[in-house]
Amino acid sequence: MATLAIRGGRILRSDMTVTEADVLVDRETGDIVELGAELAGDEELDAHGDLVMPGLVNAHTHVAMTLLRGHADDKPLDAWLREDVWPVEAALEPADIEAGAALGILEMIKSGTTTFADMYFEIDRTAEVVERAGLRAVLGHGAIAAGKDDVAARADIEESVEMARRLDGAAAGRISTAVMPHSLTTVTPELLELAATEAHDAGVPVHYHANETVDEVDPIVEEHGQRPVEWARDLGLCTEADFFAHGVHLDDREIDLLARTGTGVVHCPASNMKLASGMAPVQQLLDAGVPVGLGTDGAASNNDLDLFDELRDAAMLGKLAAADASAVAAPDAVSMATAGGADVLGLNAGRIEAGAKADLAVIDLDAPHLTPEHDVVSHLAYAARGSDVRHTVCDGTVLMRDREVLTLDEGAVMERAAARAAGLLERAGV
Ligand SMILES: CSC[C@H]1O[C@@H](n2cnc3c(O)ncnc32)[C@H](O)[C@@H]1O
Ligand SMILES: [Zn+2]
Repeated sequence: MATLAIRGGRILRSDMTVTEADVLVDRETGDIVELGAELAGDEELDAHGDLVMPGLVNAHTHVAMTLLRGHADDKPLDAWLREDVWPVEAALEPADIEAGAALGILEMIKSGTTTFADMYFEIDRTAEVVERAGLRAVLGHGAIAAGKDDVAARADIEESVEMARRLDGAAAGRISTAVMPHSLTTVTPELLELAATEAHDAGVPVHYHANETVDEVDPIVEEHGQRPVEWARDLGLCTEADFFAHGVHLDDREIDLLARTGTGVVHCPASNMKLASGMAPVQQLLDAGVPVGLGTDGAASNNDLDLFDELRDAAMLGKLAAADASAVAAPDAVSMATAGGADVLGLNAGRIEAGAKADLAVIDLDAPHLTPEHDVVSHLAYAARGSDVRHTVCDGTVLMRDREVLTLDEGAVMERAAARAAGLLERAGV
């Protein structure tokens, strides 16, 4: 067994207690083997003075949208998509996806994210970058019927199914997949049903956007006489494996249904604030026992992929939404960003314990904004930043050591992404 030992630090356990311990990892299986004192490994990472925490889980993004960062700000969802985003996405080329994904993945490694779930186009190109960069990912081709005839819309869903079947288990198991119809309003009911049947037949989840804005909820209620989550359940989209992004506008019955089915919700607080979509009832979801993870959404509605921002936003916005300062307390926010996200994605990660995946972020606590240290969990939720991450480990492999990313050439990735972004906007004529 080839091993990696992370030595001299304190570890954050899933009950949010912090203890001194080294972490021994099997680099071949990518699993945590043992926690304890004075553990030696073939390779070692120094963590003296640091906190070793589970790698963060970005459970909903569109990673190649980094190319659109700052292109379209200050609009609500529908106008933003139709006027600014979709016209540019129509000009995307596979090389753009590769460049944008590399940029986003670089940003995530640097800020301690070890897993992301991605819905986008040309997913093969994203998968290639994931393979190279060493992260864990749940990937899916985003299928959308809006603007397409029936034949093209069906072909898009079929492409999503084909990709999910083909890529599941790629990158030595670091890639898993989902069938990803875009949303409950941009894909027809027949095709949503097909997506669910085919996904479950293939043994993968369905992932989609739901209950994001009032403008998206109202037409479903008017047309079908049901709330969107009830409608989704009847179409087969609410099994325990399935998960959707946003869940901003949910009523009590929908929350109860999600708790009973075990369907996951990915809370995207920054995107929901920026597009003025609303405040998700996160404390209510947690109280009901709904699995909740955190997501950045794409970089055009955030505008970064630093999950520490989401942690803080989730804790802050959760209090406003509940009109209760005790809502979405620091430990709950940290749990959502780690074990919660991993559970939503069906992964044995997000926890530092023997047998779990060795996906870890080592946080350098020696910084003015993290001093004094009354409560390290409070710091993670309210004060830490992505730039406090010193080492990132995924699947037992060190991806960043002492803030140097080992699997990607940082300068080259940034240069290429900037060039592709400029070319993309030029081709799109904006
Ligand atoms: C079909 S691939 C994914 C598709 O989703 C778009 N998108 C980005 N952010 C959001 C959001 O918050 N709600 C709905 N759709 C979103 C993205 O631009 C792609 O077109
Ligand atoms: Zn999204």
